[in-house]
Amino acid sequence: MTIATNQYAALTEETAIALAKSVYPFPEGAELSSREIGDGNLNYVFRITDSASGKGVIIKQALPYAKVVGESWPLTLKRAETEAAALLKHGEFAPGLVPEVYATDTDLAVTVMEDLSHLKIAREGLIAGESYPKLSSDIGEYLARTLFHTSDFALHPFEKKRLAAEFSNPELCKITEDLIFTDPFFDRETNDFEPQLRLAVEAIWNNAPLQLEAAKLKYSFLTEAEALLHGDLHTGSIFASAEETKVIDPEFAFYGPIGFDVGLFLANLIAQGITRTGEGRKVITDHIAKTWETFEGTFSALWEAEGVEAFKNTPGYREAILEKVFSDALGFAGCELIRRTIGLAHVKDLDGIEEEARRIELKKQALELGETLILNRRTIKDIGAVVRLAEGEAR
Ligand SMILES: Nc1ncnc2c1ncn2[C@@H]1O[C@H](COP(=O)(O)OP(=O)(O)O)[C@@H](O)[C@H]1O
Ligand SMILES: CSC[C@H]1O[C@H](OP(=O)(O)O)[C@H](O)[C@@H]1O
Repeated sequence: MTIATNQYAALTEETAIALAKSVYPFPEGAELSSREIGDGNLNYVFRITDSASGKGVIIKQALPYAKVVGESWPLTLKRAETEAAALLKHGEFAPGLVPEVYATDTDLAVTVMEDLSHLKIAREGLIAGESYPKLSSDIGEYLARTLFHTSDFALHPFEKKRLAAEFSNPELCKITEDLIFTDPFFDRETNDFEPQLRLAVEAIWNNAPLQLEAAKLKYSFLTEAEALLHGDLHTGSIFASAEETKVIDPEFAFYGPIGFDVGLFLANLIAQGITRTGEGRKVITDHIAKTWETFEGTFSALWEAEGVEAFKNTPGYREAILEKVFSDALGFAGCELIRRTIGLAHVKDLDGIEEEARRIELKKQALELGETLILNRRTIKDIGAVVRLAEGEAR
């Protein structure tokens, strides 16, 4: 459904109620309450609830700037349209793993969607020690289904290029190019780290082989239009419970290298694993292994059953593609670990550790792991070797 408006105005808790009523079949006379609950870096999120049933909808609205910085950082409103279109496109291939979209409006830059408040943001739940047994198999499925079905392995080349044009997302990509692939590798104002990390950070800025590999990874992100990515698949973009997993917030969606989505999710698991010991860490390393194994298995099955590429039965071709995705994913994971430790946008997993000496020590481990993944991504042969790194064998 499309809402008929023609002018942008920032919603308030009151106007969000009026909008919700106009697009969602609340019962006659329902008493609706409204609250802005957004805790992300960029947008407003309103939860509109029918107090009688406790049921409601979510209205996400883009602001003409990045919320975390303010009006001095203007940002396209088109990101709301991109997010809604990506939720719908990915929902075609991974039904049940993304929220339902009820309505959109390009002028207002809003998406009205399913309220997932019965679930918890996976990052918060994992920090609290909750276990999500389905998390990695669901995300492995989500990755394989969305990435395979939007790639040249599944689509006619005209349709693939039409989608790549539709999902051109230069402003949001520029944020990633700067914040993940550039700024953390140089002495830039956006970087943010404790003084105790300065030596380790300067070692990154002066590490010529690492800089070269980061440059190659950035180039891959800039140029390789392999599939429609989520574009920001961290554990804060995933709602979870013991039974369900839903991926939200694909406003960074664009045609990019398949390994980017895989790598970001793995990096955020690794960041959580670093904070744990013993059995707790093993739960996370099991998720790391299961994510890749499910991705690889599902992608391969889809290739066999639904692949359209003329070379699909050429011996070794599928394996070569998956090897590329794997090494790309490790490199991107390394960049994500480094930027989440010293860049502009951190993760609560590490920043939330109150004891200073421990926090600094774990952040140094995150930086070391990031460097190892970037530098050794082509010689790390399988996910078992990644698990051993995340288990701390080499630390
Ligand atoms: N569909 C939803 N159901 C319930 N809460 C949601 C939903 N979408 C977002 N939220 C809440 O809003 C927060 C910010 O949403 P997110 O899409 O990550 O915004 P941003 O783009 O600003 O990062 C989430 O962490 C979650 O608490
Ligand atoms: C100024 S944007 C920083 C950072 O925020 C985005 O994440 P989210 O919208 O989920 O909070 C994205 O990771 C950007 O790199």
